[in-house]
Amino acid sequence: MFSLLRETEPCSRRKGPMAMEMRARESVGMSEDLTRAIAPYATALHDAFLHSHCSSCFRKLPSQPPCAMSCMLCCSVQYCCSDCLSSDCEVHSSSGECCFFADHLKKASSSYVTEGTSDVRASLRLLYFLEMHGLVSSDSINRSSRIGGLSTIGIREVLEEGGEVAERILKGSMLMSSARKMRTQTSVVFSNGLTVEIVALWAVMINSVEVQISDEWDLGIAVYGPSFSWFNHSCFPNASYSFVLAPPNEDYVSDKSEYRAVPASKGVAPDAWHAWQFEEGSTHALGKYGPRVVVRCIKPINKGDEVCITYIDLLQTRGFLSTLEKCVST
Ligand SMILES: C[S@@+](CC[C@H](N)C(=O)[O-])C[C@H]1O[C@@H](n2cnc3c(N)ncnc32)[C@H](O)[C@@H]1O
Repeated sequence: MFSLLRETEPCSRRKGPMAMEMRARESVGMSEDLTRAIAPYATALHDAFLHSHCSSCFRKLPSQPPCAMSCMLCCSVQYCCSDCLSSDCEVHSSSGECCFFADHLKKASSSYVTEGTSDVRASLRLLYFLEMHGLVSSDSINRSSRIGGLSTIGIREVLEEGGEVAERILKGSMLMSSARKMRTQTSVVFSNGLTVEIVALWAVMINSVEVQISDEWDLGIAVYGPSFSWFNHSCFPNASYSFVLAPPNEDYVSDKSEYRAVPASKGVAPDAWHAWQFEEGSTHALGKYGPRVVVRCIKPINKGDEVCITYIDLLQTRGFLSTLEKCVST
C-alpha cells in the first residue's frame, strides 16, 4: 500500500535514479482536473465487503429483487447485475481468484486470513491483466525493478530484512502460484531469483490505493497504471485524488481527455515508457466497471512543477505529524 512509504526514510532521500515523477504540462488552476477518470488495472474488495458490495463495480448490492448474483463455483464473490457478472467472470476465473477462494485459501494460516486477502486477490488480477496485455517483461523487472511500468523498488531489501511484511509476501506469493497453476504450468522466476508472483504482490503493496466512495469505509483496493501510480508523495501536496464509479450498465468508453500531468524521468527503462504509452493511448477496456480515480489540483500549479499527492490520511494526526516532521527535516 502507498502507506508503506511512511515508515522508512525522509521523503527526498528515497527516490532512486530510475524514479518516475509527474509534472504539469501547462499551468493548472485550483480545483481543475489533472487527469481523466482513470480506469483500474486491478481491484479487490476487502474481505469484509465481499457479501455486501459488487466485486466488479464496487456498488452496494441490491437489498430488493433483483437479487445479487454470485460465482457458482466459489460462491465468494457477488455481483449487482448480470452485466457486472459477465464483465468480471473472465478475470475472476482466469486470474486464479476463483481457485484461490475454492481451494487454496484453506492452505493459508489463520493469521493470514484474519489480515485479509485483498492484496493477494488484487495481485492475481493485476498479473492476469498485465499478461493479457503483454506488459510483463522479465527485462524490465531485472533491470529497472518495474512490472507493467509499476515500481517494485525495495523488494530485495524487504525480503532480506525479513519480518512481517516479508513473511506476508512469501506466503501470499505461494498461495498465488498455487492458484495460478491451473493456467500457467511453469512459474516464471527472474534472474534476480524473484518469482513473478512475489514481484506482483509487492507492486500491489506499494502502488495500490484504498478505495473510498463518498463517506463509506475503505471498500477495497485498486491498482492503476502509470498515469496514477507515478505521482509521488508529499506532505504538502498540490493535488488530491478521489474515486468515481463507472456508470451502471454502460460499456466502458475510454475517456480521451488530455492528461495535464505527464511523466518526467531521466534514465528509465524503455518498458516503463511502453507502459505509459499503452495507458495514454489506450482504447482497451481497462477494468470495465471498477472505480476510477481522478487527480485534481488543490493549489495553483505552474507549468513544469512536480505534481504530488499525499499517500497518508491527513486527518490521522499521529501519522501525519510524524511524516510532516520527516519532510520538514529534509
Ligand atoms: C507509487 S510509486 C510512485 C512513483 C515512483 N516514483 C515510480 O518511480 O514509479 C511509490 C514509490 O515511489 C517512491 N516515492 C514516492 N514519493 C516519494 C517521495 N516523496 N520521496 C521519495 N520517494 C518517494 C517510493 O519508493 C514509493 O514506494
